[in-house]
Amino acid sequence: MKQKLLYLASGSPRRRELLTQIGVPFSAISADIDETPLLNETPSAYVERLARGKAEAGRRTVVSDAAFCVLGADTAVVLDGKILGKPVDEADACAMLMMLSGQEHEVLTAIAVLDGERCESLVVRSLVRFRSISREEVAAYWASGEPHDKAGGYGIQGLGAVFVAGLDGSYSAVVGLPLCESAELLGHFGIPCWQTLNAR
Ligand SMILES: Cc1cn([C@H]2C[C@H](O)[C@@H](COP(=O)(O)OP(=O)(O)OP(=O)(O)O)O2)c(=O)[nH]c1=O
Repeated sequence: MKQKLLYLASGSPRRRELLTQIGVPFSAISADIDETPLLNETPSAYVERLARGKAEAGRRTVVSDAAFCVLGADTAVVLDGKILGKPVDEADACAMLMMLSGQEHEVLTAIAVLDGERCESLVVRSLVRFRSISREEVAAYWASGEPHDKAGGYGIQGLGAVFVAGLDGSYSAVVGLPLCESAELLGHFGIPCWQTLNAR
């Protein structure tokens, strides 16, 4: 049987790398949506709505006669129930990182997979503990360019790792795509990662 095509609705280079890591063939498509939280929306409902919205936005751009699925994802850093998005400027990044300093925060990553008939989604919650960070370190970190496009203003997969004293949860989810859960959800849609591994 011919395998369904998979589209990753994401502009994130991290998500592309992570999906490549588990050997699933896919094409990346854009998924630009409005990321403004709704009034009284919980962080978990927010990331799940965005992941589904990205998958749906992606699907609208696909022109194909073959069967296909679309995968969308969204990651938010949450401290004391407050969503920290991507920093808009240096002051914003510094404020976020100083808030995270010496604290434990949540990283919520939602994934959504849809085909022509249904959409399935889930949220993965991880806890990340930061050591205390000085203002000088935050300034130097901003100057590295790494915080700019990342939720919470840091990347655990990059220089930001030096702030991470502990992680309880899914490393790949913090980077942007929970691989264990993504493989499972894709399997529900007839896209088995194991088949690719067996063929190696
Ligand atoms: C916390 C954390 C986030 N991030 C990144 C993952 C996401 O790319 C980004 C969160 O923003 P998102 O809005 O989830 O994703 P995005 O805008 O980068 O990509 P797209 O919507 O097109 O899929 O932060 C890291 O790379 N490392 C980390 O440690």
